[in-house]
Amino acid sequence: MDGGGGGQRVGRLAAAYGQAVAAHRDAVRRWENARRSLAAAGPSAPDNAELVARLARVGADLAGPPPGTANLTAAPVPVRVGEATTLDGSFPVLLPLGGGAHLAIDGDARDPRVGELLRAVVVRLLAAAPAGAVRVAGIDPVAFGAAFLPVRPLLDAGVLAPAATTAADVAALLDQAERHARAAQHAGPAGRELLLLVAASAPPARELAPLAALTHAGPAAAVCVLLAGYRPAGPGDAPPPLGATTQLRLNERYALVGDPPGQPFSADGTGLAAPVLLDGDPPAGSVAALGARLAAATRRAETPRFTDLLPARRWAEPAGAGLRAVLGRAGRDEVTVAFDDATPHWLVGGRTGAGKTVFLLDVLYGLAARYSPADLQLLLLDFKEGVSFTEFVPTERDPSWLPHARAVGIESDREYGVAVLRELRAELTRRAGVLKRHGVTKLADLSPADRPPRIVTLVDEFHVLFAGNDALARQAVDLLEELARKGRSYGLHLVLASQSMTGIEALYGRAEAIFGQFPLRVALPGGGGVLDPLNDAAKALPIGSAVVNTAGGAPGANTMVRFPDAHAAAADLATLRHELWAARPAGAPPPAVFRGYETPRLTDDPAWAGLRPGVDPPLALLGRAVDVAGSAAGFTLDATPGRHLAVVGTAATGADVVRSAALSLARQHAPGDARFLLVPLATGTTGAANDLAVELAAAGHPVERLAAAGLRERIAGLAHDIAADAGTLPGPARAPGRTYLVVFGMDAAATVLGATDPGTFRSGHDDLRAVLRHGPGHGVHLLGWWRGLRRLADDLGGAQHRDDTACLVALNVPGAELGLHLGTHDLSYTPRDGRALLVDRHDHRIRLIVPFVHDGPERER
Ligand SMILES: Nc1ncnc2c1ncn2[C@@H]1O[C@H](COP(=O)(O)OP(=O)(O)OP(=O)(O)O)[C@@H](O)[C@H]1O
Repeated sequence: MDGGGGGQRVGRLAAAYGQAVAAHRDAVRRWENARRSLAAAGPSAPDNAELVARLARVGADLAGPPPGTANLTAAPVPVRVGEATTLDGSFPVLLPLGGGAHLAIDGDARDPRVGELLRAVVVRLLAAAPAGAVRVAGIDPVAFGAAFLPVRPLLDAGVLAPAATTAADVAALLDQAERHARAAQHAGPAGRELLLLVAASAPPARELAPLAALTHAGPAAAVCVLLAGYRPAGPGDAPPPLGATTQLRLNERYALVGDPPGQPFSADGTGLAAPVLLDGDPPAGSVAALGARLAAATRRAETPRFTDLLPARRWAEPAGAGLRAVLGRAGRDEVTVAFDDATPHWLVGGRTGAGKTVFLLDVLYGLAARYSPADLQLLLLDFKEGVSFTEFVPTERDPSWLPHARAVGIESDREYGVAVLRELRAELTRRAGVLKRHGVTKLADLSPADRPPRIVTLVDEFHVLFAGNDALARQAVDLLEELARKGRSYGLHLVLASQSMTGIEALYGRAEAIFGQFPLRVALPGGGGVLDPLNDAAKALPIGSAVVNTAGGAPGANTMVRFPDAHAAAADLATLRHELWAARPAGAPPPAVFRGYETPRLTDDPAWAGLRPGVDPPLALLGRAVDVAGSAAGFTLDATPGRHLAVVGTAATGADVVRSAALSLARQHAPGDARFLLVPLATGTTGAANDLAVELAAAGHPVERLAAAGLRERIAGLAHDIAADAGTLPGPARAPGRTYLVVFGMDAAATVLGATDPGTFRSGHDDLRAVLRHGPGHGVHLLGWWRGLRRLADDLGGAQHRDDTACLVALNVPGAELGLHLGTHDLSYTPRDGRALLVDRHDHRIRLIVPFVHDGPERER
């Protein structure tokens, strides 16, 4: 509504601000002129009183310059240090500081006047410059930093570093200052930040020389030194001389001010001929207000944005020696980490809600923007419930995907995790062959044309892999150890993230072997477990920050990083993803996706579409394998004795599995080539059998419905036909084509099958066993669902006949019971909804599958 009025107000404010700046400049000029006149006239000149009055007047104008305007690296600015007292009155004393000009005091901060003056000058310099243009570092070996306690708000604001108090601290700080000076000399004037080095007491003699050297470095070094405790003519060795420095000497009450560099008070080098009463501490309220203003600015300046992580050009960086990613900022500096020889694998810790997903998204998008899919591929594995990686895969709402993503597991099963690790190990073996052929030992040594992409495998909540403490967990540990050890040379990198490291440490005593290969540690809030127990740097971390450590978590190698909130930048992420997707290589497939919560349907599966009549032996499709490709899984029903399907377990999915088998087999026969005998015995399966009958008939196959008694008879008939077909019994040969006996609840026929025929003395079980053994050779297969393993074993006639139904689908059967039935001692199977174990007793393959579910009318209740 009042946008125009607001605009005018801003305009007026800007004009007033401009006037204030100009007035201040003018006041500085007038003060300078008056000071020069005073210097020229000498202390006893007759018009001193007038000059002093002028200085006082102009000095008063200078008391309140518009804050935040001074450029302290371009030229010195006048900074008030106290008041000169003359017989004719007093006037403020301003000394040039910044812009290559410095200050030294002979006393140190044990004299309260020195501490107060230093603090006053620090506050004035900070207030004069724009926020973020000055950084202060304190040195105080004598009083252990006590001189800086009254300006604590500046420390909290992040503009004042904790004081260096030991010789080592001081040496490190001066190293840092030298680097700062060198960098500033190379940087343009616009980008320079002033480093204000404040020594509240003189550093040890060895450290004094580099500090003194900084005073000779000129304005381009962007350093200003305030050095207390400096006695140019004291006893003992003369200290190193200072350059461009105003010197103050203290007596009982006053300070004597030497000539400022380039702007002397005196003609003879004796300095200001009037004693100066130094200024005291700035009011605590002003310090607090300044701290608050600077803190807000620091936060703004140090909060990285998502776009800061991205390179200027997409897919332009070479991946030969490794991959780099910008994580965020430490202070104002960008923090870059790598997947390379030094840090091949990363370990990331952070409690739930600590920003782990955000951090990982930052890293993944940063890498994907920097490297092309020819140089980088991603395997993303998430064990928790949630949507962490869903944005990388196509959905109905957004068909884009991240072209680097090869496989994405969402709410993954442990078996899927192990399948991914196995796939990686196969890749490792393949790459070993490639390197050998080229006569090199590292991926980095291959020429770009021969170099396969680096693969980053990210496992979120990886501790789930080891949760069972079972055979699967042991496989996971073995695979991880091998990949962690050898991956470095082959361009295979791991990022393991977890909310908790407790329980993982043991890892069958192999934790050291595995995690020793993870030099890069990232501790988010609550994730200190990834650091050394003696390293408590991650304590009390705020959200949005992390401790990054490249020395396996050892104390002293920490960098505190702030990273951007990828959730808050969802639009930027989506734009980038679409941009990368649009640039994907022609024909690049979307990632293979495993969604743990999904219930696949037979008729949606690509394998279903590929089924044609005439396939021999036909394949019974039952579900989707829990593997990286998500391929369809089932059994071929060939002529080998025992090629029958036994589905076991009380779960209602049993009916779906039998149905999938029947429908997929039917699709591989021309009409009239196969007949189906449907026997719904379990309660609630009549509807399923009816539906199936309708679908089979619609496909042109003869279908017959039977009850228990009919089943008994038909099994006897089939046994007889098979025998006749084989020539062991008289009678006509069996009709050509296949017969599928489809039984829903085979266990319900136990009583009928158990009865013996008074004429032939054969029981239904005898006939069943004959059919199981000889049926496949004569085109007869049983597709049966038993609700219990014991019933199946009884029907087969004991453990020695287990192979008579070679194709087993275990639903909710306890792992131990199943292990016994199969004679396998280390079977790791935990029955759960929507999963089944596929066991082929002929080729000894055991696979976890997600069974296809019925996509037809509602199941009968
Ligand atoms: N850099 C950041 N700056 C500001 N807020 C952040 C930052 N990183 C994360 N957050 C916020 O913290 C919250 C939790 O983040 P995130 O979903 O990444 O946590 P998580 O550790 O993955 O949690 P969980 O494991 O429970 O899924 C989010 O609301 C997110 O916006």
